[in-house]
Amino acid sequence: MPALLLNALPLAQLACYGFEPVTVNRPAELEAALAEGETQALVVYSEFSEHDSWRRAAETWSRRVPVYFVSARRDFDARLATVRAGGAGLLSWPLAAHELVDALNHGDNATQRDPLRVLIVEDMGSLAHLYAGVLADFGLATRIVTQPHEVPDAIDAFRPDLILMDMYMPGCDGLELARVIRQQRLLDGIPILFLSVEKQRDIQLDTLAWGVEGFLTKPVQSDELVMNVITRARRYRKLRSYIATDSLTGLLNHSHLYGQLEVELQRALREQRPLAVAMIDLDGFKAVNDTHGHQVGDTVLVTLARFLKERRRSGDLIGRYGGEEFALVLPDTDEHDACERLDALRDAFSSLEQTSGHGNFCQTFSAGVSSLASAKTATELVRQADTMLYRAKRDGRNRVLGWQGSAKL
Ligand SMILES: Nc1nc2c(ncn2[C@@H]2O[C@H](COP(=O)(O)OP(=O)(O)OP(=O)(O)O)[C@@H](O)[C@H]2O)c(=O)[nH]1
Repeated sequence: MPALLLNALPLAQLACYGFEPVTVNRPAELEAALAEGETQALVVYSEFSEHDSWRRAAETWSRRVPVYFVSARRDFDARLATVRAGGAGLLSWPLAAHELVDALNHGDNATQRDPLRVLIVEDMGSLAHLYAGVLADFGLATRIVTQPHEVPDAIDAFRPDLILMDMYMPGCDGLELARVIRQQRLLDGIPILFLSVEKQRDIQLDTLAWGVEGFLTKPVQSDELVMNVITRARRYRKLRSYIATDSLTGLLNHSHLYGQLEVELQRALREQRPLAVAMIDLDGFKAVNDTHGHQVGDTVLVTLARFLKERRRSGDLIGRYGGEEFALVLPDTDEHDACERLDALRDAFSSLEQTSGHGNFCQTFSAGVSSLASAKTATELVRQADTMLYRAKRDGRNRVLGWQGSAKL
């Protein structure tokens, strides 16, 4: 993970979130430090005084790298100074590491690692490819759909940040299709931009009233297309991540994990592929909080989240299901393989040393696993995995039990 450059902030905890913090003590050292490698962000403590050399240095560097200011000041002038210096954000002092991690995970850095995705719905293939080419030049990922009825599956598979849609298509017009998309609760907020030759004001207003984000009148200029798409897609991704993820761990929160499980389940049933669900719960976690303090407890939660993320296979979903309970959705995996994977994770995690001022310690977890072989609904999958988790706890903790084949492990 690329480095963060900090001016003497006590941020050793950042390392456990997967960042490589580098401390720079004087603005004059910045140039050399930035030249050393790919820097993800600059984190600068400032009081925003006239003579603050860090503030002036940040103004220079904000064109090259996102700059996050940290300050005890929260007044309007400090916020304005942040904007004028080109800052990506203003964080409060004392700085909580997870707040910074949140900002970094939701900021423009995130879109560099994971390009914005645009679903193009246009019955004229040549036009669709033209739009896709323009957007690809600006680093966006696109998928083209020419038939309206293919849109729901394409959304499930591609998870777009914006839908660019022709207003008039044979068989189903854009407004009808937009309303079909909006029927799904999780897609209620996705920006839909219409492409149309329609110039009639009353038709455009009617369309906007149905929650369509906006209109681009054909023929669309490239810069107009790119600007409209990028700003909206970026904003939606940011808002969605605030809503869909848990702020401490950055994992999917309960309701979004459950929503995604429903999507994966339907896909697995349709394609007759296996799917497994695992529920994980830290063992004796109350004692960790009681002995080492809540902050160490939080760090253990973040460490487990990071540990799971690092070992995630493509398509896996990871969520924080409750306080110290996590859930994994493993597509294309049957119960036996899921148990083996979970057991390997359990074993590796249990040997990690957790640091604490009251003496380092090792932390274990227990897990329960279920699969489509024994359950056909999301509720049933979760219930069976939870039952096995409960049994794993009862049998002594630090173990993985599957609904069908727990005896094998
Ligand atoms: N630090 C921290 N603790 C949390 C958080 N959410 C829940 N907890 C704690 O997790 C602990 C869970 O305790 P219990 O349900 O008794 O379970 P346990 O001690 O892990 O015991 P077993 O699950 O039976 O192994 C409680 O003390 C909660 O306060 C959190 O976000 N941070």
